[in-house]
Amino acid sequence: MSISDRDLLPEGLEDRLPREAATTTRVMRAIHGVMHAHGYDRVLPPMIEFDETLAHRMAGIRSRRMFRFVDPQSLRMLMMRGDHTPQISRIAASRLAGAPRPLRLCYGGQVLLIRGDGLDPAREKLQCGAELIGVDNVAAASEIVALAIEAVQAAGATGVSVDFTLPDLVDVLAEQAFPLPPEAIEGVRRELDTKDAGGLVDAGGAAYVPLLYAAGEFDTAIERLAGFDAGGVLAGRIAALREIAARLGGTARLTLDPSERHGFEYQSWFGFTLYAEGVRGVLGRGGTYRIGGANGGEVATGFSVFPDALIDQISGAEPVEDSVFLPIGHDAEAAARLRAIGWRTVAALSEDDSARALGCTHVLTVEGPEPL
Ligand SMILES: N[C@@H](Cc1c[nH]c[nH+]1)C(=O)O
Repeated sequence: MSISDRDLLPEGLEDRLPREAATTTRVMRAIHGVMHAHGYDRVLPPMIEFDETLAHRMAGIRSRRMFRFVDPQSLRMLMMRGDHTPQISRIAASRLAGAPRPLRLCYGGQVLLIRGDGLDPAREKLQCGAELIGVDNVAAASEIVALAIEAVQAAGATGVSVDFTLPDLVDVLAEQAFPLPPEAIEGVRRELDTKDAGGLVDAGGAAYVPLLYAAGEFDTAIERLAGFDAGGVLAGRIAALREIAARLGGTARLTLDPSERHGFEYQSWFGFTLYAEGVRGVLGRGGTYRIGGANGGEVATGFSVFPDALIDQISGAEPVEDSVFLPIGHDAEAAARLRAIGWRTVAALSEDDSARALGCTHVLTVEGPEPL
């Protein structure tokens, strides 16, 4: 192997070589197959858009994480996409504003961030997912979580678990049940994120400490959350989470961490994170949100899967496909017939080409493909 300095890639960016690329193709096809089967239509937004079009689409988007530069042609600020969801929202709010609701759209492609996330140094990621536009109720949330589980299982994930959260929990509680001065809200959120009971008390959020213990296995955690919700402000959300969990009917292990906000930039009452056995980090994430717009916007529910870590996990077992070596002077029609029934062929370009060296498993003879 000879890689010189001139061949290096910037930190956090990498190539996918044939075996992993083959797994990638298979995984994306499986995920898109599931979304397509459930009535989601694929859209293909561009890699780059005007900065202001994306950055303000939903409240909470952290545009500083995204690559931005001035377009030498229009002299306007452009942004590379770091997430498809704001782009799908733009499409739904503009070109597909007149399409019937609920609108089901899906997508798949690369996203790019300036810096990796926590322990994950990757700056470019595959992201695919689905958005259900015009609804953010229990029925929508149940459909989206079930779809996300089915999609990652079709892609090869096993031991899937779903962690539910209530992304706007602190805002809701701070409003009346456990009032916080506006300047304390950020500190309470931060201490809940770090799950530090002492810090939470110091930040003025003593009333919020029980939330740290309402996390874990869904059935017990939701009981604890219900016990905590003395004033009843969370009753609707708790009932909704119970109903979503019941509708999933054992397709995945369920947990609850009501104050988890990591990665939830714009989600509203409902959020979830997907994990799978043996897959490093977060496999997917989703929830309900509000698309901003001139006339108050529109609600939506969706999910995104980041299949790279799953691909890393399963590509080692990617089967080597059979392929038939076609010697110089072979019967071209016979080769075409083989391809038509699913064979893969590799044609010799000179007498020097070797079937074995080119990784072929068969060679075409007058009798048909013969194993090597
Ligand atoms: N796009 C979000 C997940 C999501 C999709 N729809 C709603 N939420 C993310 O990547 O974190």
